[in-house]
Parts: sequence; structure tokens; C-alpha cells
Amino acid sequence: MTRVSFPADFLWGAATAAYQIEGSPLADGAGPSIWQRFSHDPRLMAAKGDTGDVACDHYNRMESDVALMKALGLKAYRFSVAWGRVLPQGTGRVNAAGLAFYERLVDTLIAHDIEPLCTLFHWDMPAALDDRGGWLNPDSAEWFADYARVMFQALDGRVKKWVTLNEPWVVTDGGYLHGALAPGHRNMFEAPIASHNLMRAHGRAVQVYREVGAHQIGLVVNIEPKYPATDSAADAAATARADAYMNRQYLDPAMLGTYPDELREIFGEAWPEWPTDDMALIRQRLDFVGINYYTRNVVTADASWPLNAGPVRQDATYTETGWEVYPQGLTDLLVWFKDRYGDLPLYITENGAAFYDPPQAEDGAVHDPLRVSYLKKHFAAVSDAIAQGVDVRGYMLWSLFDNLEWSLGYSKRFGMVHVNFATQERTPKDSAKLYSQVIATNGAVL
Ligand SMILES: OC[C@@H]1[C@@H](O)[C@H](O)[C@@H](O)c2nc(CNc3ccccc3)cn21
Repeated sequence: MTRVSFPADFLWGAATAAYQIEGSPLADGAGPSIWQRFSHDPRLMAAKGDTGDVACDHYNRMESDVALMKALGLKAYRFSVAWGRVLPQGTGRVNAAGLAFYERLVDTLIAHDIEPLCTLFHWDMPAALDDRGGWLNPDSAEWFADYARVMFQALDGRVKKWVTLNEPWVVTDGGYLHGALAPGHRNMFEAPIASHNLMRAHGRAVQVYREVGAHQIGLVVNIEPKYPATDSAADAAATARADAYMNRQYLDPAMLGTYPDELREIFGEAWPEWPTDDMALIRQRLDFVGINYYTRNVVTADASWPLNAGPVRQDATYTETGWEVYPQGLTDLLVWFKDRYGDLPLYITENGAAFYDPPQAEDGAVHDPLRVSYLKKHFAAVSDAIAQGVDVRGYMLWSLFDNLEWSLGYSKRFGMVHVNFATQERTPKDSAKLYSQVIATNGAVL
């Protein structure tokens, strides 16, 4: 491993998402989201009783939370907007009080010299739009474009890095195919339609931004590099299917204007013939792509698994969410992106891990050695990719706070700052102290 080093202006930050930290989901005229419904439905929510009603109470603690971000030395903060706060019905009337929260957040970040990165959609679609078909309705592209325009006109200039969607793969696979996430559908025919409309919405939002915006916009995708378990042809084919389904299904249309051929084989009769115009809409010039990296997959041909591609467990450390710790996968995927799509600026928009964090020590400290080790290795992996010529511009640690891990509730703690959900006390863990040193020395401390 070469010596760890980063460009002088490397953007070190942390990431969160609205429904996972804000609480007060219906305050000040906000309309409910599909996650408000899903988290309150014990038939759907795996962690029954865990909802986003309070979460980290960030909606009421924003100013002190930004002060904590400053104390940690963050240069940037990636947050998401709850669409339903701004447009309670998803379209039409703007809720000024809801928009005002995000204006206050952005102004407070800027006052603390922290750059805001704003994600327009991090899974919490307004329930009123789900009642109209959600992402299954082709009108969803225009709903999203109208919402994006409201946000761009209110905040562009103060926000200079925009993200349209967070992880269309997870929204589609979790929300429409397997039902583990909101809105909880389980339908192989719905999944490609929702996925395609998400990407059309992405394209429309970028088009609107080119009309009214003056800064930068991108897409965030989760990438899990796939490695064949053996050099057999069957494992190679299974690995290609898995890679097409998770990784190339979104980057190929966004960057190349085409879908991977494997998707027709994977979905069969459930894969529609898409209009060529749609592919041109989806393929918009981007200023950057955000990569969310957590783990890799080792794949073998196995008919008992979807895609006839099953996982092969490795002799490695695994996180509380069952993900292999594999830093090399981050380097590999960054080099792969550059080789396949070209030299577009990249940000690591999420990287982190949930580990069982021991209870607070007598002195109040929260020691999280596994996360410290995980982060050091992944910082080095980013540095290795940069040394190989990949234009990585920044890193947003997932996550700033322990928070609502979607259907898994509050038991999976990803934060570098511990949250006592009974008292809302924030306590920086050892990993936060490490991160502060990494930021202060631009990685030289590693
Ligand atoms: O699971 C940790 C985070 C989550 O809290 C974020 O909101 C979300 O952006 C996020 N995406 C991934 C990527 N992987 C993934 C795979 C299967 C289901 C859900 C996420 C991890 N995470």
C-alpha cells in the first residue's frame, strides 16, 4: 500500500438523511412520507415500534448539531431534504415553514464554514404521491422535476453541490421487488418500471438544473463490486448478472444511455422495451457521481438465489449488517468507474459500518475500535485509487450520528457520534476523534 495522501482541497465531511435523523415528520405543515407510513406499520417494519417520530431530534437541535459538526472539523455535510416538508402533497403548494428549515440549515452550515451537499431524494417519497402510484406513475418524473425546481430556486448558490437521487437500486430492490423497504411492494413487474421512472426523474431534475442552476449536480449510487468465487464460466456469468443488476443498471443509463444486456435475461417478460427518448433523457451531463461503498460480494452460480447468483461467505470481519469488511473493493470500484465511464469527478458520498459499540465507559467515552480500523483502511483505499489516477474529490462518512437504520430501526449504529436516544445526548466516539485528526492533517496522521 502506497503512502496515504490526498489532494490539498479534498472535501472531508459526513452524511445523514432526513427521515433517519430529523424526527418531527409532521411538524409545521409537513406532509407524511411513505416512511412515516411504513415505520408505523408493524406488518412491514422489521424493527417494530422503531419510527422516525423522534430519531435524533435534529429538526429541533439543528443549530447545536451544526456546532458539533464544526467542533469535529467537518469541511462539508451531506444532508437530504424531506420532500414532504417542502411540498406536503408532493406537488403544488409549497409549505414555507418546511422550506425555511432547510434554508436555516444551509445558512447555519455556511456560517460555520461547512459546505452543504444537498440530496433531493433519500427514499422518503410523499405519501400523497405514493397514493397516485409513486414511482410506478410515469408522471413521477415531472413531480420530481417540479420539486427540484423549488429547491434549486430557493437554495442554489448557497448549495453548490446537488444530488438528485440517493441509490435508485435500493429504492427499487428494497421498495418494489423484495418489500423490505418503503413502500413495501413485492412485484417483479413493478421493479423495472419504478427503476426506470426514478432514472427519468433524475434526468428531468438535471435538465431543470441546467435551466436554473449555476453550480454542480450529480447522482449517488451504491456500488458493491462483484468477484467470482471461482474461475468457472458459471461463476463468471453469475457475477456478470449480479454486477449488471446492482452496479451497471444505474450507471450505464446515466453515463452511457443504455441498459446492460443482462437485465433482459434477468427480468425476462418483466423487462419492458424502453423508448429511445427515455434513454436520452436519463443520460444527462453530470458534474460528478457520488459513490456509496460499504462492502463487496463474492458470487457463485446458485439456482437457490435470485439471479441464480449466490453469495460466498469469506474468512473476514463482517459488520452488524452482515457486510464483509473489504477496503480493496473501494479501490477496485473507483478504478473500474474511471475505466468504464471516464474521468468524471467522484465523491465517496457514503462509507462506514455498523458495529456493536460497547456501552459508554466510566469516563463517558465510547470506544469503537472496529470502526476506527474500518475507517483507516477505507481512507487508505481511497488514497490508493487517487494514486492510480482516479479523480476522487471528497469523502462523506456514513454517518455523523447513530440514527434510524430504516427497517432495522435504531439497533444498527453507524454513527461516529453516539446518540443516547432516551436523552438525545450526543457523544463523539473514538472514530470521530480519529476523523477530526484525519481532517485536520488531510490524512497525514494515517
Ligand atoms: O445501511 C447504511 C446506509 C443507510 O443508512 C443510508 O440511508 C443509505 O444511503 C445506505 N445505502 C447503503 C448501501 N447498501 C445497501 C444495501 C442493501 C440495502 C440497503 C443499503 C447503506 N446505507
